[in-house]
Amino acid sequence: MATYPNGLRSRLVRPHEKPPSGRHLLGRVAFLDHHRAPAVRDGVADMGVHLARDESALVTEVWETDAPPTPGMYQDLAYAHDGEYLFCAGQIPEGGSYREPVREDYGAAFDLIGELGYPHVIRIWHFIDDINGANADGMEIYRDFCLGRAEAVDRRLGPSGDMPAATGIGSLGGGISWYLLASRSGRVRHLENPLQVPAPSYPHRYGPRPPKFARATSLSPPGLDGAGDIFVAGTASILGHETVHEGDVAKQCDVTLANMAKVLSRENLLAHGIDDGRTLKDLRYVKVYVRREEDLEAVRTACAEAFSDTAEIVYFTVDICRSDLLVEIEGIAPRPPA
Ligand SMILES: C=C(O[C@@H]1C=C(C(=O)O)C=C[C@H]1O)C(=O)O
Repeated sequence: MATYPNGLRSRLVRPHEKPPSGRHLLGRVAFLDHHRAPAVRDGVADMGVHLARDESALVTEVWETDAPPTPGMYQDLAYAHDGEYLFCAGQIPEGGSYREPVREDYGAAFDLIGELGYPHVIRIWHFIDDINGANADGMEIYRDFCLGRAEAVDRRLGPSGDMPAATGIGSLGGGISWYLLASRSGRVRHLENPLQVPAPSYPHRYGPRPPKFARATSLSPPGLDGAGDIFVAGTASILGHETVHEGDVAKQCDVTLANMAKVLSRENLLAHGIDDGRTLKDLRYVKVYVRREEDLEAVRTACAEAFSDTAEIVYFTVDICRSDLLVEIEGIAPRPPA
């Protein structure tokens, strides 16, 4: 059996930096000024997402692992797997309605997960063009997306099926780009935030079907049952199920950071049966999404204060799933070194 001394690790690589070496590349997502279809490129499962307005936001996220991965295509999905971890990326072209294509893509991903044997989904990201715009039937595109996702999850996992930490955020073009990570035998636990209603229980006023995701997911690699890597979902200024501090980016930032701190807190981890506690200073690979360009500086200042000097932080100017949200943040709190 393969050993996983370092496990699954991500890195954010800037254009001028050398790509990492020494470990195996499971997957690569480039945040670009155009989109690039999922494909196996130079032996690596790869996708480009149109998220960068200018050079400063050009960054490539790479997922590294311990064992040599096998890449491939499954229908239009690019994937790679190494015996313990699976990376899979898909892109749904721009269209008048996303409900059905989302259901189909999710269905294909569930099939792939089943066929290859990686049943524990760890994390999913979705980048949705014109997320607050209307589809051909006048429904908000984010709600249209949520409908397709909920139907796919119902079909495969049943109505109470557990979904992992996710991000559902705007993009600058290219329909919907999405990617996921899954594990074969690691221990995956999904966490909620006592300050927020679980997203799958949001009331109907936010759309016909609620978003299906957890506030965070903890992954303990095989053989290490204790504290895992904690993947914090895209988090915003929502208390209960309501957006708070409409129009005030500084206050929205404070609530967002407080929500993230709460999810990671010892009290919350213990409530989920995990004997551990983390803080915002433990977060790495932080992605910050800011709706309005003019708010970037204020958000940067708040994040520089909240996060560690050694955290890698990238900023994108994109729309957010509710039109009254101005900022959203996600990150990963890796398990402490053994
Ligand atoms: C900000 C929120 O939701 C956003 C949408 C998500 C989705 O639909 O997958 C996941 C996390 C966030 O990116 C929220 O509801 O708190």
